[in-house]
Amino acid sequence: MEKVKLSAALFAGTHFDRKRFSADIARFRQGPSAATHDAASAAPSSAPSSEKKRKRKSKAKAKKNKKRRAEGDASASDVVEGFSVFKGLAAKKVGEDSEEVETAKNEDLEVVRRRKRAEREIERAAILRKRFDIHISGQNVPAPLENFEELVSSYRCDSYLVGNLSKLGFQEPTPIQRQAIPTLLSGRECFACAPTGSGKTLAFLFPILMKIKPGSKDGVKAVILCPTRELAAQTTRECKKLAKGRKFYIKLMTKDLSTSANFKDMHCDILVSTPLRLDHAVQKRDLDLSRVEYLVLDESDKLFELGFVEVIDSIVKACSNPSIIRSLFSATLPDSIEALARTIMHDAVRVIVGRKNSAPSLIKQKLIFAGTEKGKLIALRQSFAEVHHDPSGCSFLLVPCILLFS
Ligand SMILES: Nc1ncnc2c1ncn2[C@@H]1O[C@H](COP(=O)(O)OP(=O)(O)OP(=O)(O)O)[C@@H](O)[C@H]1O
Repeated sequence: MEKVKLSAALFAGTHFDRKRFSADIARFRQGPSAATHDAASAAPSSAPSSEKKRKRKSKAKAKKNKKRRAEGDASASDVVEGFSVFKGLAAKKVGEDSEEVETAKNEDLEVVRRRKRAEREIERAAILRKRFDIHISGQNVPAPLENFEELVSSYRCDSYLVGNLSKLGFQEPTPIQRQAIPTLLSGRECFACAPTGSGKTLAFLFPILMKIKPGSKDGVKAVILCPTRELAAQTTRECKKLAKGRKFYIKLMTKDLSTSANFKDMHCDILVSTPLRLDHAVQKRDLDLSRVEYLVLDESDKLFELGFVEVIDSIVKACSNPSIIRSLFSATLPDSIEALARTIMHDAVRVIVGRKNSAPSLIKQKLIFAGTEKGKLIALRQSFAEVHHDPSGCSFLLVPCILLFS
């Protein structure tokens, strides 16, 4: 009994075939002596029983073989079944292959379609540039705008901004706006050169108003540098008009502000300034420009001509945000200035409307001999009257330019 328990403990977790070993179990139940005794006493009469046992064994063996054969058959059918499964797999694979071919074909078609779309886009951009006399240089320059509505559909511009444009009477973008706005909106730095009065101010203000958040209290987000106080004041006015409807903090750097403002507590999103005033505020009043996202040098030719190179350099350094977008807007772009600017700009796009450094082609020029001093005034009046009666004279681009000689 003890042994049975022990073996039970030893084989715990394994299956012990009690049926098969029932005779042995019975013998062990009677104790070892009984077992030997049994064996000894049973010896003479064991012959017939062993014969029986042998027969039983061979019968069991035959049964086992039959079972194994049956199992063999079953596994054979498994194989067949497996084969058919395999065949199914093969069929499926053929299906998948054709599906793959189909997908590859579709992908090829998609690639072709995309390539064609890109080609059409390039062609459309080239036609627009030709039509508006826009010349560009740089890699992957965004396509020019066809109209202001595109700013909403393609650049997710807030509709209030486009609404303000139409309230200001701006129906169509000017050539510089067509190319410079998408360039800046795509995060590219740019040199923009277009004639006087061609709408450059809007070209740099619009992307700034679109991209920065109004009313942020964590520092200046855009800096616009102008060569003169008058131009700075005019740009501030334009900016406020365009931003109407949103609470942007737009500040003009006046003398007072630059010398006595507490810039740490001042809320300012867009700061318009002349170089000296801004540099003074940075150096002497701790104006922090490290969060500036847009830096515009307006009328950059004049900025550099007026000898502000070092001051501008110091301001550029103060605008230390690594993801800053810098741009230069100017009526002329002398090579020396472009070379200087290229040292601080990354992957900049150059946009030129008309011929570089030339007078605007849309401005009519006339040479009139007025005779006397009085005659100058008469000729000037006549000229304005002509513009007034000219059907295209309402365009802001058509400005009479007269050289009067007496
Ligand atoms: N898309 C437009 N449609 C009609 N008028 C416009 C448009 N964009 C700007 N203007 C107007 O054209 C005038 C000249 O624009 P702006 O002063 O921006 O020109 P500019 O190129 O900056 O000139 P400058 O070189 O003298 O600074 C402004 O009165 C402005 O309001």
